[in-house]
Amino acid sequence: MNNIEKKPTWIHRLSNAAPYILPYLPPAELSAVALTCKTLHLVARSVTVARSSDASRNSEKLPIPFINSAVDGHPYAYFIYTPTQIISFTDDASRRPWGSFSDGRPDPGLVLSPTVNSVEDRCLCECERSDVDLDLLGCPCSRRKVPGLIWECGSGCMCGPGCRNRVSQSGVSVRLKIVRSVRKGWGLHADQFIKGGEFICEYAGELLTTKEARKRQLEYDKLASSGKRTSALLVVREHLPSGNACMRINIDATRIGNVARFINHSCDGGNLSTVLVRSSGALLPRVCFFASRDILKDEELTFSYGDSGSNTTGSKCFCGSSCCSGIMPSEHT
Ligand SMILES: C[S@@+](CC[C@H](N)C(=O)[O-])C[C@H]1O[C@@H](n2cnc3c(N)ncnc32)[C@H](O)[C@@H]1O
Repeated sequence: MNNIEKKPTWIHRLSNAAPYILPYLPPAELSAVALTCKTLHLVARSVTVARSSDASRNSEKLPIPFINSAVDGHPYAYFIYTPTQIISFTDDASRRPWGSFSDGRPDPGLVLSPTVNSVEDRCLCECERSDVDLDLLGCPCSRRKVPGLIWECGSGCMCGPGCRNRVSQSGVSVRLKIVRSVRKGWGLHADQFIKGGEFICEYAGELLTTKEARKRQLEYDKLASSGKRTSALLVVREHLPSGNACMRINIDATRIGNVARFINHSCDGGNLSTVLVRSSGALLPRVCFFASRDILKDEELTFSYGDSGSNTTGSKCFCGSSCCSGIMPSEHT
């Protein structure tokens, strides 16, 4: 073999580097690159297959595929997956890989680290025992009954991850799929029968300051009015025990989020209930979805985005419920 044959050609170098570079590209750039040569076409196709076969990119226990791209040829929706809420990124998140073997998860240092309670505060329950009712075990966390709020054990407790009072901390455990429809775009659907009361998923995304949330909402409204992009900015208010104070939580799942960003609105309240979950040792509550009734396989999962009375954007609602107001609610950020 002579020297020239031993040296890798530019084609070899390109095919070696492409699997590492192409997952960083957003869809439009990926398709442009795919048109340049056969090698890049093959790599781009495998990135697209990875993206569309599991929106969570192995972050959840079960894959969550995109279905029915036949509606408009979009095989997936592009965003960075985070299984739990994170502090907002300041760098350009659109340049993080998506659909590669490198998982592209946020820097763990940015995930909210729970504060650890003092030893006296720690829950000493035996919640890991499956033979006894949680209330009988005397779990102080599960007995903390606050309307509209669930209290789970957490890092401030002595019990371990097998504890039964950590229902919303195990990630998505039911089979779900993301289905494209003509009028509402992507929507989250059940891919199995789900019993009423079962935990579905957290609403995960970037935790924003109110100032940043207002700024982004203006941007999103502008994009939505030109039909360019849908957004997933959720504002939740927690009434504090004092009764005269309210804490506001802004979660933006538009660019970085989890499957909850695909849940569409229904004027009749849908089949999901939104619950704030606090866990012992964690600084902030998390917003979680539970099935508000039994849900059949293939049914779409929906909840109410709020009251549409004060909407000024005028976007049409296609929830199809008998009490549909015809107009989508708009959050006043
Ligand atoms: C959180 S996203 C839900 C996922 C979205 N359908 C998508 O394709 O990414 C919210 C957006 O979905 C659309 N949407 C949600 N519910 C809808 C409904 N009932 N009727 C029409 N559009 C809806 C609106 O464009 C809204 O801004």
